[in-house]
Amino acid sequence: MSKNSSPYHDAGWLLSEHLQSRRGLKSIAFDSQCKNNNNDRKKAPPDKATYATVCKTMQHLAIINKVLDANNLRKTIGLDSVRNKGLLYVMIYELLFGKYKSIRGGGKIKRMIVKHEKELRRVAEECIATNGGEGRDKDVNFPRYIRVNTLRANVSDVVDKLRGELRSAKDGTISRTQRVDDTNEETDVPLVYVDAHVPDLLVLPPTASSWLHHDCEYVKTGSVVLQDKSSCFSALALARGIGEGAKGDAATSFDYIDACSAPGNKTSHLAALVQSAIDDINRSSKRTRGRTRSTIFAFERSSSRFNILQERMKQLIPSPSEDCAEVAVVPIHDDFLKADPSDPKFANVRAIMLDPSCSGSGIVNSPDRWMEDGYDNKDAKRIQSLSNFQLVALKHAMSFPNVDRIVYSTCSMHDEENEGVVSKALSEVEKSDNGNDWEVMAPVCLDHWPRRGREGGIGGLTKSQADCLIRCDGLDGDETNGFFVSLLVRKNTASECINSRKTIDSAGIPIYKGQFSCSNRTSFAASDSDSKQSTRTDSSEPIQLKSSQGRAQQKNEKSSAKANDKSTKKRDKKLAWKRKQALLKSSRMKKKGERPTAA
Ligand SMILES: C[S@@+](CC[C@H](N)C(=O)[O-])C[C@H]1O[C@@H](n2cnc3c(N)ncnc32)[C@H](O)[C@@H]1O
Repeated sequence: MSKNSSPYHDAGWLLSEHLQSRRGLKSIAFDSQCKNNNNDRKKAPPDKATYATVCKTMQHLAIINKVLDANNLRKTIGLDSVRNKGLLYVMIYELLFGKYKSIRGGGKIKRMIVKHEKELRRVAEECIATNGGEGRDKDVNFPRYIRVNTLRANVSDVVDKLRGELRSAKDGTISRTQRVDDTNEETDVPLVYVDAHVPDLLVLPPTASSWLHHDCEYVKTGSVVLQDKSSCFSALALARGIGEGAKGDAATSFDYIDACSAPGNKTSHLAALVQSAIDDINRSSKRTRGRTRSTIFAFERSSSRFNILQERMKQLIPSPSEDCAEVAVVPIHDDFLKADPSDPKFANVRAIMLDPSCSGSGIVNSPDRWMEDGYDNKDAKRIQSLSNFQLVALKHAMSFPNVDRIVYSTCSMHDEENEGVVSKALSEVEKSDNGNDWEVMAPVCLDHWPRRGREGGIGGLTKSQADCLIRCDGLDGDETNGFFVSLLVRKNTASECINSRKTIDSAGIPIYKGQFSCSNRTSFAASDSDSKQSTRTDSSEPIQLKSSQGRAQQKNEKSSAKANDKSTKKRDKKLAWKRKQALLKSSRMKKKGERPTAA
């Protein structure tokens, strides 16, 4: 803890660092911790409360700036002279939007602010009112997703035990009943559901979060992984269907590369999916385990994160000698861009998962999510440099001669890091003369996911290309973090590339259909037939979206839910306002000759 008198000193420092460097808070905090371990850092790593305060302040930064700019308040209060902008913003957040609506401690900055407290509060109320409630409470409370690590446990066992433990959780934050609808009636509901889109993913109430983090044995032993739903889409889109068209050992003995792996959530998910595909084939051909072997080469450039990756893999993946495991993860501490595509080690690699560093602007309740509103030149530069790297990495993945399937994903909301990267990669490799011809394909396993990519935009993707891409938006009812997933396949092999949808085997556990949502506006809806049986529907037809009917039905269901839903209307109003602002901003930027940002 800092010796400085202000209780907000650390939060102010963290926010100032973030504002100056535009690096993510986690990476600033993480770096400072590493330096501390080497004894060459003067500051203790920020604690959770500090981190939370900074996140909250960042979420309110746009409205705080509006308040300060109204009536020239910034000048009247003399804020331009304050050098520690981070501390300043944190204090104003605490005063106007914090839990106690007051600033603790003392100091010159506090005195400057509270002298004009009345005026600040009045202007803040005005700004909130004219912004359709924007700024009042931006916290988004999702259900909690946990993925059963099927390499270590099975879903039914985990569900049985979880239900028991959740019910007896002592801290009172989880009760057998949950308030699950807008009328706030207590309704007796099971506390654990299976997800409608991702096999082996369980859905728990948001209140289970703290228990899962601190007390859940399954998390500690690696039987379950705390992983957001959207982040499960990458491995699912890559692995689902691979090898199903081939015969014999060739069907399951492909290798994979995870190009950017740490901390390893997606790597371990991919390993579990590959093992389950091998098990299916073993079962259907009545073979025993242990005959086939797939290797996942997991690259990680950062030393500190590589250590985490190694530890996680030990915890989550059984070693080859254990239980005749047929999937091995080989962590490689290196830059993926330096991996030689002609290295014989990678000759059997058929698929690459590329989930590179990104702005993280899709992570709801992370400050970066709110940066979309206040996107300035510094952000533009950072996003440009990230997207340059992402493009190079994607093209590098495309240059592996035997790879015919790549999933590129980010947790960013910016077109520059998503559709922009995909369209540039497609057109640049097409122009090259090395026969690398690729196209996007809609992952059939996600055909009942309604939100799709953005057409037009930077790379000018067509509607049918954009429809192949998956987007998630937690601020628009998806109950996940913002996420982007694309599946690219090599053209001449696209027809061989099986892309199947396996229905969710719910094993009698109810399917999640928005029961924990505070509004009815969720993207959970899968057709009822999805939940009834675990028959498999395979398809070798890429591109065409097959569920337009299902989606239309989903839309109808959503609109009828909307009609009864006050909070949805409020959110729609907010979103309409946001879109209008984005359009205005984009046209302003166009006039100035700058490149517009993601709308
Ligand atoms: C978004 S994170 C990956 C998260 C991971 N896929 C998961 O689900 O747990 C990106 C990771 O890629 C690593 N990275 C960035 N550039 C890299 C490169 N050129 N080669 C290998 N790893 C890289 C970063 O250090 C970071 O750990």
